[in-house]
Amino acid sequence: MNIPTVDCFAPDASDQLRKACIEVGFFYLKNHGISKTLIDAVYTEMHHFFQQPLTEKNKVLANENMRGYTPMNEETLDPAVQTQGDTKEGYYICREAQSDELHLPLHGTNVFPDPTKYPTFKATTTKYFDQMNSLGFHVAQLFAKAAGSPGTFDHPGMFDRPMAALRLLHYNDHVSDVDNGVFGAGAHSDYGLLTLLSTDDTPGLEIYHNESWIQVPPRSDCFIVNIGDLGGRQLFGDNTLNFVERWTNGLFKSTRHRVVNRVGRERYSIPFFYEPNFTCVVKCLPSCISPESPAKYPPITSGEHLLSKYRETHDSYKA
Ligand SMILES: O=C(O)CCC(=O)C(=O)O
Ligand SMILES: [Fe+2]
Repeated sequence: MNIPTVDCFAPDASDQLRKACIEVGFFYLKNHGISKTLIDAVYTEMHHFFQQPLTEKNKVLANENMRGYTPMNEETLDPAVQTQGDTKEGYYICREAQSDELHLPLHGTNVFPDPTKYPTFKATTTKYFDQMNSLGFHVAQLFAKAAGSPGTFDHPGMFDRPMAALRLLHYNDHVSDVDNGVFGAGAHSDYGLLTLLSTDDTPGLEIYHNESWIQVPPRSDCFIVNIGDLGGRQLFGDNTLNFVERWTNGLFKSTRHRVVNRVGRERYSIPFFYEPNFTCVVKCLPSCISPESPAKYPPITSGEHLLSKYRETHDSYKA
């Protein structure tokens, strides 16, 4: 099975995206316009930061707004199956909240490592975040068009204050043990609308497609994009608790995926999670409802949904 490729700014990009999201729920995004120089600079910052001793990294531990450092094994993406936390550590950088948003959960200011030790960390990651935020909106617009509702996401209250999170991830060299519940990242579907992922050249990502796990080879010229629960339909056997289908009434797939370390090498990756405003009510797009296919799920606010997911999977997130 080949993972489809979507050409980001091609005239028929939304048709390509529609096909990919109906059939696979994952695609490579090419010609996305983010320079390799900038992406490489983010990896350089990550290498530098994660190499530091734990005492240094713990100085910027993730706060209640999920910004900052999350230690090795802190997250367990598939609690029902895993016998230990994911063999990865991370660093969250999110959109800076405006003053009238500070009362909302998950809204706050970012934390950055000591600028005397990491002089370019903030500028580099912020620049990358800003460019990914614009790209995220473009892909969200393609998504709306692909679902038959062009322009819907342009309305005020939808994506003008997006829940957007950049996550720097470092997997250690611990070889996974699938049969005994040890994973780089346990199987999960993403929580929000879409994820734009950059990875280094170490393989590890696998997606659940047609009842088997398929490897997604790294491609340095592309982001790997997938649709989350808010955008699609979660497809995995009996895991009905997590079955959330919202905007497309089940048309698009929210595909389960995991990271399995089969090569015993460290791995770095950078997912960018792009979700609607915290207060945005996510309900089925009119174009995805018909008398024969009425809306299957009640509306939910984007924020409520995200909070419930963080509580399930992060030791440090109990708010
Ligand atoms: O590191 C990867 O390749 C995937 C990470 C992932 O799925 C996630 O953070 O949601
Ligand atoms: Fe994921």
